[in-house]
Amino acid sequence: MIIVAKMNPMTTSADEGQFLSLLLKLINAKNMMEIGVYTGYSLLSTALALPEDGKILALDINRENYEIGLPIIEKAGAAHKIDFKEGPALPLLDQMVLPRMIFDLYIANDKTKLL
Ligand SMILES: C[S@@+](CC[C@H](N)C(=O)[O-])C[C@H]1O[C@@H](n2cnc3c(N)ncnc32)[C@H](O)[C@@H]1O
Repeated sequence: MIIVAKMNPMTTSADEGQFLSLLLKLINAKNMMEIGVYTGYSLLSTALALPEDGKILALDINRENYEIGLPIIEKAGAAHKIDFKEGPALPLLDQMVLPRMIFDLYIANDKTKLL
């Protein structure tokens, strides 16, 4: 029997998640920002790759989708690394103070639409 898993086109694929995780470990990343969280697949992949005191600033215009994946993130013990902010990325970033703006890695899914 052949099982075909249909991928949600909105989410990061499993191999991309693994690649992000590897990249973060290679650069010893500690602080990152993700714009466009959706249900949090790439957020979870990256949160698990950061050290215990790592931090992710996660921005999305839709908190409801983030909350769908949040129980999984909590179960994985990674929720304490995530600072989720709801709203359009650029106005949110405009309100933030400079020291918070230094990141080891920044992920945006579609720069032209998100920013
Ligand atoms: C392709 S999905 C992200 C997929 C996610 N990284 C994953 O791995 O599942 C794009 C996300 O960007 C969010 N988005 C769209 N415009 C935005 C904006 N201006 N600021 C922040 N988030 C935005 C959408 O709500 C959506 O959740």
